[in-house]
Amino acid sequence: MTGTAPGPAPAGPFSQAERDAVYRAIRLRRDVRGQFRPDPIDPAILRRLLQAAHDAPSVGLSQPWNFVLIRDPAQKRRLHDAFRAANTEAADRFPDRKALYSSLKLEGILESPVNLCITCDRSRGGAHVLGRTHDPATDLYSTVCAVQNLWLAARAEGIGVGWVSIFRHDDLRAALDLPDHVVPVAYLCLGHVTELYEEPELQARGWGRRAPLDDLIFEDAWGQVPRDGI
Ligand SMILES: Cc1cc2c(cc1C)N(C[C@H](O)[C@H](O)[C@H](O)COP(=O)(O)O)c1[nH]c(=O)[nH]c(=O)c1N2
Repeated sequence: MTGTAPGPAPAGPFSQAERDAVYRAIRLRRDVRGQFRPDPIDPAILRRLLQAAHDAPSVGLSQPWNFVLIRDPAQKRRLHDAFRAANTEAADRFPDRKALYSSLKLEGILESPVNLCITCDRSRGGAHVLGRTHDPATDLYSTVCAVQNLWLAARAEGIGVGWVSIFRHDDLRAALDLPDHVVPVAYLCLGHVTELYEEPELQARGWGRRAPLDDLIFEDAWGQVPRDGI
C-alpha cells in the first residue's frame, strides 16, 4: 500500500476560540483597493499565504495553479495601463451609473507592494483527471478555492487582498507571457492596509447590497422555500 492511511488526526470540532477565529476571518475579510500601505510583506508571511492557497482542494488532486508574483514597478505599470484601458470600456457598460462607476477605486496595482496572478494550467494532470470528466470547469473552480484560502489567510495575517478582474484577458496573457493552456484566474493586489471597511466597499458606496441569506436558501428544488427554516 502506498500513501498514508487516515491517521489519528482529530476530527472533532475546533475549540470555541479557534472556531471564533475562523468565522472572524471569514466575516472580516474584505476586498481592498485604496487602503494599501507601501511597506513590503515579510517573505515568511507571503510564503504562508501561498502555502494556504496550495492547501486548497483540487479536482483529482490536480493542483492546477501557479503563483506569478509581480513586484517590478515597470511590470506593475504595464498592468495598470491594461487595467485603465479595460476600465474605460467597462464604465461605458453602465450608462445610467457611469459617474458613480467612475468614482469607484477598483484596483490597487501600483500602491500594493505585491501583485499576484493565480493561474490555472488547463493541461495539468493530463487528458483525464478524476472528477473532471463531466465538468471540465472543475480545474477553474479548484483554482478559485486556492484564491479564497489565500484571501482568508491574508485577513488573519493582517494583509489586505484586492481582486482585479478588469483586464482584457489578452492584455493579461501578453504582459505575463502566459502560454495558451494557462488561464489567469485571479489578479490580486496584496499589502498591509491602513484600515478596512466593515462592510463591502461597494455597499458602503451605494453600488450594491449584500442579500439576506434566507432569500438564497431553497429546499429540494429551485425556488422551493424551506418550510420551517433551517
Ligand atoms: C471574481 C471576482 C472578481 C472581482 C472581485 C471579486 C471577485 C470574487 N472584486 C471584489 C468584489 O467587488 C467584492 O468581493 C465584493 O464587492 C464584496 O466585498 P468584500 O469582498 O466582502 O469586501 C473586485 N473588486 C474590484 O474593486 N475590482 C475588481 O475588478 C473586482 N473583481
